[in-house]
Amino acid sequence: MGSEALVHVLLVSFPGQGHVNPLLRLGKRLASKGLLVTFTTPESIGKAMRKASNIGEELSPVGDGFIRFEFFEDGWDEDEIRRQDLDQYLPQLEKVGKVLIPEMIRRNGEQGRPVSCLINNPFIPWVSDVADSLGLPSAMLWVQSCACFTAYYHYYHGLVPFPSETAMEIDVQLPCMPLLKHDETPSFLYPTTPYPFLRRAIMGQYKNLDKPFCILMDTFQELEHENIEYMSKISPIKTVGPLFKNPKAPNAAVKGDFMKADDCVGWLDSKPASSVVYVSFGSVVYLKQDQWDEIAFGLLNSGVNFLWVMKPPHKDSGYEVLRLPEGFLEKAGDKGKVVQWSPQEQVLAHPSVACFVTHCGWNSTMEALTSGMPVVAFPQWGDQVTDAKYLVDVFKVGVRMCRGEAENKLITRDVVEQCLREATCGPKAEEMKQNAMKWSAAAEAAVAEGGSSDRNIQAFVDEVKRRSLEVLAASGKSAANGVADLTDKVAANGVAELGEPKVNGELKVVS
Ligand SMILES: O=c1ccn([C@@H]2O[C@H](COP(=O)(O)OP(=O)(O)O)[C@@H](O)[C@H]2O)c(=O)[nH]1
Ligand SMILES: O=C(O)c1ccc(O[C@@H]2O[C@H](CO)[C@@H](O)[C@H](O)[C@H]2O)cc1
Repeated sequence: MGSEALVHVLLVSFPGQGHVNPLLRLGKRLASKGLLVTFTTPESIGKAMRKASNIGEELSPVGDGFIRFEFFEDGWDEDEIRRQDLDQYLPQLEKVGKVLIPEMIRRNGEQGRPVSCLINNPFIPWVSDVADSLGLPSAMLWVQSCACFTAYYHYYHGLVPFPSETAMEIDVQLPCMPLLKHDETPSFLYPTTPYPFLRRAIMGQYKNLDKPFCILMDTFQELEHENIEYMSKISPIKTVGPLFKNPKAPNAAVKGDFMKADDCVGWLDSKPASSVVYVSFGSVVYLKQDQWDEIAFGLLNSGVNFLWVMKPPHKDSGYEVLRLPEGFLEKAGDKGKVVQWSPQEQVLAHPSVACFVTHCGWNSTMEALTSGMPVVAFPQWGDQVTDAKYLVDVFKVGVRMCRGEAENKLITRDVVEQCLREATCGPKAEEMKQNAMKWSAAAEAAVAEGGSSDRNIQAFVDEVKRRSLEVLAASGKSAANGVADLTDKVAANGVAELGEPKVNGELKVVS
């Protein structure tokens, strides 16, 4: 086991599942390279995470480093419905976060864990301001594709025309990208988007884009090559994906699920190879009842086995609680399983699964590509419509079932059935599977030792370590002072055994 400096980074996450997952995965990757990582997000989500997985108070060893959790109160009562309204919740998070995150950093310093760098994900750009005010470096993890990053960047700076009130249906040409039809550009940018608060949340990140010294991205060089090359000249981008593949230190026990996953792996085990269609629309998309019914009948009529995620909406979200058609489960019998939340990583890696009907959130997109899983694209809004375009026309691993919520079109059971057939049998299905397997191999290579993402992570870790010495020097402490306390505490509670600190402040980790 080598010796590493236990440099401490604080990861601050927006409390959404699609944001927590990639940031936590980044945390595990950084820890595996020998950093001490603290992950924080509001306590309302901390509570859900603790209930769903084994997250405790202690340090968890990950590769050569450690990860730990600390949550902060967002200042609202447990059942405050304003959390469902980002226009109200984001300013509240900023108000309390600007006080509580510096306090957390101070406390950690007093406890022998001086923080050397802050990393946030989108929607909470004020984290860079906190870092600035404390003289700490900050980085941002972009949790969508480089293509979407490019689109938002060009929109923010007014560099190319986007659909507007006077020209709603124009195509958009962005550098190093295929021509996007109006409804293939991230839909928060449409003048008619019902989610202007999400546009504001994303644009807020662009307003602060010059503050982080590095923009980490959950994508990989080989996947969006030209685009990444182009944007790297404009922004300090480092691709580090796919983050959910961590070859060196998976530590599956450290998970960020907000809901305990239902057991469905035994059921998948009982099914023949490549016979199951997995259907999930992520954590925030909710379809309407009539669309749900059409999908249900399409699944039944196609005769495929299926695993379908039907997550209950938050009680204050305003979404209707969906029902399955009368007699649906009886008709499906053992061919179908409906769950509230799935262990998606395991499902996508399962040999019984043939394809993934997905809303094309970026995490689901990366997880599918990396698992060699063909998709049926059912995007609704935001980056999903752009991801669907890429999955189908660029990566060539998908058939399109829908163009997005803005089209306001009911996708009938016949279309559902036809798409499922196309994606599961015949030459198109074979071709998509082959392409998906190629992306999977490229993804594996990117995160393997010496691969493009691995090199970028290593370079980032080296830079954080270098900057940490500057930070400590500026605060008049030596690195050894900073970590000595931690050594005692960890050894005392027996979570991990650490050796004596060396004079240069490095710790030998014995695991
Ligand atoms: O039943 C489910 C559905 C989703 N996910 C995970 O939730 C995340 C969803 O992120 P994504 O970007 O795909 O969509 P969002 O939920 O943000 O719209 C992904 O990591 C999925 O693996 C899961 O574990 N189980
Ligand atoms: O909790 C919310 O209000 C919330 C969570 C997640 C949202 O966007 C999702 O984020 C993913 C990563 O940016 C993205 O790929 C996915 O398509 C989105 O659904 C929005 C709001």
